[in-house]
Amino acid sequence: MEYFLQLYNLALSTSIVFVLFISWRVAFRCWISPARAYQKLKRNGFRGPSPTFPLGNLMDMKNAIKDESCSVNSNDKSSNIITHDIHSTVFPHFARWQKSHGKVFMYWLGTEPFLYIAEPEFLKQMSSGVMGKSWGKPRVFKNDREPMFGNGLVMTEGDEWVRHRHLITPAFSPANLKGMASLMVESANKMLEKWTALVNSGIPEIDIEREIVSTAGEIIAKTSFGINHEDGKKVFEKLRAMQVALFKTNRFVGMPFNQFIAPRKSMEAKRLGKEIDELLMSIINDRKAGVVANNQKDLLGLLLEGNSGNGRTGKSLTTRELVDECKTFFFGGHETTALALSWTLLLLAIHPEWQDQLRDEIKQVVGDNKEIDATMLAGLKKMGWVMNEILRLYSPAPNVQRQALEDMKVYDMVIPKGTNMWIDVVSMNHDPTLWGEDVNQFKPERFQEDALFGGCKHKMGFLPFGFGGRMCIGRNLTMMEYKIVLTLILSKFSFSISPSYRHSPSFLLSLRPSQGLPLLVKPLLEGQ
Ligand code: HEM
Repeated sequence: MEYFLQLYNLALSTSIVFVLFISWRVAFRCWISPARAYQKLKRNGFRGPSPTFPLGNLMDMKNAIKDESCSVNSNDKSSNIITHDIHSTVFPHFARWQKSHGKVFMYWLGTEPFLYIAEPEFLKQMSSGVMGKSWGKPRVFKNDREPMFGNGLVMTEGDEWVRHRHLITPAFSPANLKGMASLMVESANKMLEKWTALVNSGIPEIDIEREIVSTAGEIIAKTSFGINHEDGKKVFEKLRAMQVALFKTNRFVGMPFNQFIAPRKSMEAKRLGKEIDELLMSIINDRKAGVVANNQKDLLGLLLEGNSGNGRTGKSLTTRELVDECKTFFFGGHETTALALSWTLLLLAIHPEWQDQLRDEIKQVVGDNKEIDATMLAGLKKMGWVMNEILRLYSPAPNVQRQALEDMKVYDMVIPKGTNMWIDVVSMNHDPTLWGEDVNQFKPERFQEDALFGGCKHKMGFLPFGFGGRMCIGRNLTMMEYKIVLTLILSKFSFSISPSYRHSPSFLLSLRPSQGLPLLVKPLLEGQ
């Protein structure tokens, strides 16, 4: 009896110690540590909306978004005015906070401090002299993004990032990308045949965003790892399913222990991630072993070629790393490009005069050629202005994120190591002090004289592809795909806006038309 009593007491005291330990950990993680960091940032001169831990400013953000969507919905019933002045719709919380705290301030995503920046000069001061390898990516997003990107280029940091970037960069050279044009033409033509069939069967209204996202997904899968092989097709389908699963789990980022909030979806994403990894592994191993010839000019083929002959860094990517890069290209590359194209078609539907101008340019530069080569793409100048103007007004990547891997000094303030940064691209792209009073008008010609910055008063004010050493590696691929797909579309169809279109740009990882993008599509007559 005595023995059992002792055992009971021991179990009880162990449980009490365990509960106390867990409570301490929770209290430390949710309140003590963030409160200390908050005080430190305050001492360093950073101000912003007051947080309450453990949620930080999440509730304020949620409420601002809710208020905004209510006001959009009530306006929606009476009218559907399309305004390009979208900052307060896309980031209502930041627009509100800017009014009281300016263009640089601190806010809290749960227990994680974020430095908000919409001021190009501050960004310039902050980043001057900082090497690509000294920037991290916010750790708080890593858990959610791991199934998508693994340890691919988007996620790596420090010397590992340098190694990956060196090994991958050559695959994206214009000379290597040339071979991918035919893959893009093939997928775009398949989409256009479907549109022709739809229009011929009496359905002139097409959800452009859905169509283009699907085509761009096919293009990026073909250009990344090939989908002619059965396993490639399966990877493509599973990657898309994973995207849906992840999309539903991404809402509680920053809140401690958020991984336990939507466990079913997280588990599903993890399961799909494992299956995708296995399929990609087998594709890579088959190519390495020569079971399937590695003569495909896709990015994986180019990376494998680079791996065998590379002497530049003395290192190569492992099979595991190649798997992660294939996933990274897929997730980093298809929605962004698809959204740039989708927003373009909306703006061209509103501005038929620009449809005509681009068609004239296509006739002059491409003519009746079936193949579109690099020289023709470079000759499509006006199309380049239109692309830049879309990336400005509706940037598919509406923010750039970073994390300070070491203390950083800006003016007389120190940004402590570990601080996350949220650079608000939408705000800078719609700032009249940078672009002038016509900032919210669609004017592609602003890029005529200044093809890179469109006359923006500050060179860090236009960052559609990010900045510094970590700038988007896929931008040449995107430009090529954008021009090829748009050329083919404009050569076959004209567009006008559908009465059912509701203008609702929203931040859903990228900047999307949250209620779809229905347009009325009309085949061009011979000679048009
Ligand atoms: C309109 C299309 C695109 C936009 C707007 C875009 C935008 C961006 C932005 C803003 C960044 C972050 C840069 C930074 O932190 O400074 C980035 C990085 C990256 N993008 Fe893109 N991107 C596009 C297309 C693509 C494509 C087609 C691919 C690949 C096939 C791609 C792959 C990547 C990768 C791997 C990174 C990480 C680079 C690094 O950290 O070194 N992107 N992109």
